[in-house]
Amino acid sequence: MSFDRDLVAPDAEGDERLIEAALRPKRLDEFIGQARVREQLSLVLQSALRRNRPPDHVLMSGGPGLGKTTLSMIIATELSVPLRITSGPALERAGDLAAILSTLSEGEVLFIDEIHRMARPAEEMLYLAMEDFRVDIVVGKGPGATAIPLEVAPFTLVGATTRAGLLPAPLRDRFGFVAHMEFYDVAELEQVLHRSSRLLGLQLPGDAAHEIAGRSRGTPRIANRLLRRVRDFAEVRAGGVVTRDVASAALNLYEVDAEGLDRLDRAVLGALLRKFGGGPVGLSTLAVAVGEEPETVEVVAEPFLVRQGLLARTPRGRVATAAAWVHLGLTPPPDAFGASMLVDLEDDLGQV
Ligand SMILES: Nc1ncnc2c1ncn2[C@@H]1O[C@H](COP(=O)(O)OP(=O)(O)OP(=O)(O)O)[C@@H](O)[C@H]1O
Ligand SMILES: [Mg+2]
Repeated sequence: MSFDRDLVAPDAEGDERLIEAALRPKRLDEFIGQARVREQLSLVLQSALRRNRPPDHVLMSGGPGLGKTTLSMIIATELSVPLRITSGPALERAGDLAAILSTLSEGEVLFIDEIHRMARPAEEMLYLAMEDFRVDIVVGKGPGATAIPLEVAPFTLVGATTRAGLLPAPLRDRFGFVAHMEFYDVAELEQVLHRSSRLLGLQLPGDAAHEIAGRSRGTPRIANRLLRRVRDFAEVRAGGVVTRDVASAALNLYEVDAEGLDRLDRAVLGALLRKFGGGPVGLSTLAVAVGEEPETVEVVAEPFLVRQGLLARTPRGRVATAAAWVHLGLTPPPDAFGASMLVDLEDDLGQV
């Protein structure tokens, strides 16, 4: 048994990247939600514009599909400067980075996606460039090697990472502003959906937007993806008209439930409740029960279930919460894992 995760996976692949580019807000005032980050960033940008200097380096931190790349591109647009795009995995050797840095124009924004995946030598070169706008190019090997200093035009580094914890402290400390991207609430996702529908030339009634937003896992990328599946369904089966019922029927067909859980998520919860009485049960046993690799269960299904308060990872194994029983329409046993216990557990987990 294996599950198709494409619909609610937070990452984008292949053609989706192209579609995303078309749906990306271009200006800060088009960017929906993230009110705090938007205000903070807007101050950083406005003051830089007033001083006529490149702003401090910016780090975007947050889960996949929350708008890090989008916001990074907006920074360059708002500053009316060119944007250079690269990514951590592409910067394997220091020379890869030196080649980019040495050709930056003054004020340019350098965007490094997945910056936590940069190789060590490039990282060290970046420290110096960020701080002193200079790099040392090492020529030759062994005792005869010399470092030739090279000036770099003042630029703004914008880094994006889903794993800020993996960044070495010296790199993290050199960013003047860290934007922490949060999950979006349903009302914000409704706005994202209305905006995307306009761009796709689709009529989306408010209650249909609400229906889709509630199943989107707090993530604009997933909202946009579900919207496209609803559009397909409406075109083929409902004369192109999207209503709340059409949206709901479409998403039921794709097995995305009212809280955004998909088949694997429900299989994991179902096994935990029906086969193991709600746990605790070990990860590998749980994985065997749903016919998946432990890693798939742990990395793909569990984070969202934990976030929704449906499952807890405890030192003794996985445990379903009272909410999980309710979600699957079952009656929780009197001693089901309740919300008050969860708080204690999170403390415990810190020490495991
Ligand atoms: N605040 C927003 N308003 C409107 N649309 C948004 C917003 N944030 C993200 N989106 C849409 O969601 C999609 C994914 O956003 P983006 O590519 O910026 O995410 P990301 O954080 O860079 O993800 P990853 O970590 O996978 O690189 C884009 O198509 C974008 O249009
Ligand atoms: Mg991105």
